[in-house]
Amino acid sequence: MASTTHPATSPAGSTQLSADWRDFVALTKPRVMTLVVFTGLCGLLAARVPVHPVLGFTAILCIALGAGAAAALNQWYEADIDALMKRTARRPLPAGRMARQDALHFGVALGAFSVLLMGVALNWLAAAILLVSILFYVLVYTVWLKRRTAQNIVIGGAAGAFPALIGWAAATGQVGALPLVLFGLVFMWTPPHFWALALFVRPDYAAAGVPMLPVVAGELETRRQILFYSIVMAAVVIAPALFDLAGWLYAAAAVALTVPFLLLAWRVSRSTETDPTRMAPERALFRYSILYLFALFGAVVADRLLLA
Ligand code: HEM
Ligand SMILES: CC(C)=CCC/C(C)=C/CC/C(C)=C/COP(=O)(O)OP(=O)(O)O
Repeated sequence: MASTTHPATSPAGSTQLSADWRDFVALTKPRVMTLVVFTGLCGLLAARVPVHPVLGFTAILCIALGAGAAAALNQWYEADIDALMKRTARRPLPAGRMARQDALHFGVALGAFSVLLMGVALNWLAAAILLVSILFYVLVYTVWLKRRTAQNIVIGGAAGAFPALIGWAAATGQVGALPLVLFGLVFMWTPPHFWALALFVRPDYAAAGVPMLPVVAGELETRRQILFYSIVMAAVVIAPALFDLAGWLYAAAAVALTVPFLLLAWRVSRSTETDPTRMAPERALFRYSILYLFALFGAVVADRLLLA
């Protein structure tokens, strides 16, 4: 989150470019990226091949830097709409603490460094998937789809599904069936995760003119779609257990974690609340979606390592 300790405007009211290191950290969206990095780490560990700790650390560092670079380039491109939304207005660019060019240079340099380091230290397959995920988030999601279609996050969400695949590829030099299922899982998880939030921050997106589903298709349709994607996600989640890609530990955790997810999605789908300040089930589903993915990926690794 953007720091608030150094004001964006002078006492006279003129804008100052007073970015410090905290603003560059904020530009990488560190809180969101913790889960991105965790899924990457789980992909690496689930591969169950020996990786030297220094190389393993380097791979995860590259995923973190690549994701951070993508986040910086996302903010470079959309400083205009970030300025119009309460949730994002205090970020370094819309708050006027950083020049747009600095964010662009930072993002490009960090992205290039992460991809090259991944290629040199690990392998070029992992580096190529990292590059694709950065380009997907920046070009496909941010530049192309976000302002054009309510399906923006369904397609663009693929960017956030790549890290498990990158972690696996970094360890093995290949992709495999399990990481492909994990990709599908995060891909299907993204719409309920994001639309739950979009329901209660809808006024923000409406004010900025971003065609998110609740703004364009309405709340009822968004609630229906949340339930639909949650059910498809549940089918993908159970697949590793059905197709012998995971053992009983994963199966038990998947059921125990997914039932509450579906119940929350069901509650959201039944709600008729239109006041964003009173959307408790939507907030609960959003919060739970994050906990859910952490726990589920933890279960994948525990299952693979403990039952090996
Ligand atoms: C296109 C796909 C996605 C969209 C549009 C999206 C959008 C958002 C938004 C708007 C927030 C609010 C937090 C903020 O203002 O910083 C958020 C929070 C969060 N997202 Fe997502 N998200 C997506 C995919 C993902 C993925 C793939 C992950 C990780 C695997 C993820 C992890 C998180 C986490 C951990 C938070 C909570 C951050 C906090 O505590 O402040 N998101 N997401
Ligand atoms: C390795 C790699 C490149 C990973 C990328 C991970 C990725 C795509 C995460 C998506 C999560 C995210 C911050 C979406 C925000 O959407 P937004 O930008 O519309 O949110 P905002 O309104 O907060 O800016």
